[in-house]
Amino acid sequence: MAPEITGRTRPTKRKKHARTQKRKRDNVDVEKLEEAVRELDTKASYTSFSDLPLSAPTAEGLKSAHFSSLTDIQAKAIPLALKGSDILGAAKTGSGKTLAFLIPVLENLYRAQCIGPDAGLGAIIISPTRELAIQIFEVLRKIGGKGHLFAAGLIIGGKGLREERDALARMNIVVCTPGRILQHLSQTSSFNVDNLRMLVLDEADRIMDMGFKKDVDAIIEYLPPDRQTLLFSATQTKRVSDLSRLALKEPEYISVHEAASTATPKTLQQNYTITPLPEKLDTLWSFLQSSKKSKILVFLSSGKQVRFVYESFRHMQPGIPLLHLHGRQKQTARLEITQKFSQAKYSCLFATDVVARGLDFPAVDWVIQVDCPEDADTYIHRVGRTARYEKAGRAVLFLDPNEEEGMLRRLEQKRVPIERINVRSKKQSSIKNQLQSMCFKDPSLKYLGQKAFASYVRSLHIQKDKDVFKLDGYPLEEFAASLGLPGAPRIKFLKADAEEVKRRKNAPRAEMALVESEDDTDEDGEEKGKGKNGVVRTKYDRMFERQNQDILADHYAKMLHHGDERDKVDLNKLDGEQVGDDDLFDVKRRIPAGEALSSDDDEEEGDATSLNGAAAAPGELGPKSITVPGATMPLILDSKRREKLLKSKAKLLKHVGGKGSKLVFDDDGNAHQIYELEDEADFRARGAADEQRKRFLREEEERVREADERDKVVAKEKRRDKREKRKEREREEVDGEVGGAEEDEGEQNLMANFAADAESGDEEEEAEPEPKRQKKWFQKDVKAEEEEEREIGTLDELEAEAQRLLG
Ligand SMILES: Nc1ncnc2c1ncn2[C@@H]1O[C@H](COP(=O)(O)OP(=O)(O)OP(=O)(O)O)[C@@H](O)[C@H]1O
Repeated sequence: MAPEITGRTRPTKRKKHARTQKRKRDNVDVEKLEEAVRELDTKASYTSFSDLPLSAPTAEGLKSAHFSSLTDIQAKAIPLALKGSDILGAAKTGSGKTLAFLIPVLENLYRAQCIGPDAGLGAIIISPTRELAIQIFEVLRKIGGKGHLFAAGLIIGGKGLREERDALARMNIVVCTPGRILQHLSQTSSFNVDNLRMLVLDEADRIMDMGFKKDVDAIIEYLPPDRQTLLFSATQTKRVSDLSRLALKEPEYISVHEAASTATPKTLQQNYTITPLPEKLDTLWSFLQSSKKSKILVFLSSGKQVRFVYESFRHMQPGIPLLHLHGRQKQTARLEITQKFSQAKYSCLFATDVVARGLDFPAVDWVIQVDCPEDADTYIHRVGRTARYEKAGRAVLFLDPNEEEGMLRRLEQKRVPIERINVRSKKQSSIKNQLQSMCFKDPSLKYLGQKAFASYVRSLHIQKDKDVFKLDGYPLEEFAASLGLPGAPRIKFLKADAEEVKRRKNAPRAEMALVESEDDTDEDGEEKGKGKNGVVRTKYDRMFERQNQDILADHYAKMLHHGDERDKVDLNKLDGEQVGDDDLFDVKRRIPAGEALSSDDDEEEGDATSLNGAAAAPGELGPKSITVPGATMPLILDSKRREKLLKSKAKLLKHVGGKGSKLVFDDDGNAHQIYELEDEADFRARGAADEQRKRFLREEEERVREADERDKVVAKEKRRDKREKRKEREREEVDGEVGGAEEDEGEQNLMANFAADAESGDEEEEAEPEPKRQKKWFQKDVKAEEEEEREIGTLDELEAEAQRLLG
């Protein structure tokens, strides 16, 4: 086989001739093989590869890779697969499932002579992650690379579409991720899958899961129904829905560990320790301190957690090389890290579930699960990164007391043997103070901590297994403090339906396989503002995702630096609102009093100043400041909302620092306080106090009498107007009745009633409320009417009237 990723040089004439000769030999071989496969007894127990009817190139490849004896899954699956059966294969982690499907792929295509560019695509092998696809491709190359003439390739994104498209046209075997192969199936018209014979899904349960559901269903639509399908996973089930979705034909279910007492390798020692959430990092740090000569894989729930733990631990120099891996890293970085960890003797890799499945890191001593896995299947895959193929390994799960009962129940249901261990208190050290001081000194670390906190809490929120993850039960304030944060950032939870929760739950892992969309968009310049699942990301999100894997981008660091300085200024010089720790993205622009140019008293037209206090050119865009009379500091107009707010006099009073005072203006327009104390000398000059009082009363009586007469005249005029209007109305009604239509009768009667009502209440003030008038209409209270008709004129009359009523 001549596997290739992309772009293969055209074979020379000599090579072509050699190939033709080889094919002739192979034809003879193929006939013999076909017969041997037909006679193969699938019930027999085979122990060695040499027991199986395999082609010479495959046998040679296996030999050179030092594979001689069959593992259980290989012994059961390969004979059936050679005979063309569809297979659902389940076997523990590290038990050799990769060869269990790769050998049948090579052999079945070989016997069908599906070889060379003209033969077309014979097999598609789908993996949920790029790393796993690469690993599968490497194994394929190892066993088939020397003797076979197949053209094989990797289609996982990260390369230009056109480059992959050209290579695809010549391929016989493709190892791919779901998103990328679907992209080719739907966009590459020359991509012909009519000759496809085999479809393989590694980590099939994962690929059939919600995160890939749509892609897989769409891929199946493109493929010919007459094909062989092989599904493998350590947690494979015979879910009927999967069988029908993939149109499997009488599939053979091979589960080599179903009868076993445990679902995990026997050579794996599994423990859990009760570690309250706020102590997790202390325990992890203490563990690393006591295991420096080990290869350790640490699982955390999100990329943000990974970044924070990696960055903070790195600064504390733990004495063991640290690495970190998550789905948001660039492909090249991810590959480099995977290789480094594979080759390392002692190292600690902080990772998300991106490496939970399938990856075959050699000689991992410990798998530490700092964050509880979402379910027992994920647990099984995570711990399966150690104790592979009969080697020993250890796994420790950190459980918050809140998670203990639920998670242990789930593990028991899946036949996972796990025992409790306690952390030796002597060995346990606290890094809380160190983290706090690091976060205090380094805003970028604090920012990462806040993001890590938020992503962890959100991940708890969207966990579907509420028996295990009860958000209310976690001590979140203490957890924030344990990350070195001065307080727990506020988290917004988006409402999500069950499907959405599932999709998000799957997102971190789905991202791995679909990450080409992210990388491609970088290269092709498409959809730059969008992340996976169409979520819009800000410039700063992107900065963190791409440029700040290790050290923050300059621009962002500057922003943080400035933000920090502003905080200091605020605290030192302003007594206004402070920027709280929750104000993660809230950059408030303020300047200290005295630095801004003050304007004239006109509060609406403050001089334009730049942030550092220098005057801005006319028309220049920038924040304006205004100085409010009496205010302790100039106020910055840096947004329309703020400007509007500041222009409100009532609001401004807040800044002036006192309450408003009411003034009255005299005829000359001079302002006076409402209560002004007169000068005593002036008062005495006007005569004796008693005299003045009497004079004042007389003047006031006169004033009231005049006002009273004016009011009386106005009231009479109103009554006359009213009477005239009523008569006018009555005249109209009479006219209407004479020539009126019958259908208006009711209405006219009603109107007449109201007219009568109006008449009876004639002497009342026009503004008298109607119900009262109506009441009178029915009550016919004559005495009251008479009383009301009595006209009350002057103040004296009013007083006399009051006396009469009282007495
Ligand atoms: N027949 C064999 N003889 C010796 N070693 C083998 C054999 N088959 C597989 N191995 C080795 O066992 C290890 C695990 O194999 P593989 O990665 O295929 O496991 P797996 O069952 O796919 O695990 P996982 O479920 O984690 O994906 C590999 O290092 C592989 O080289």
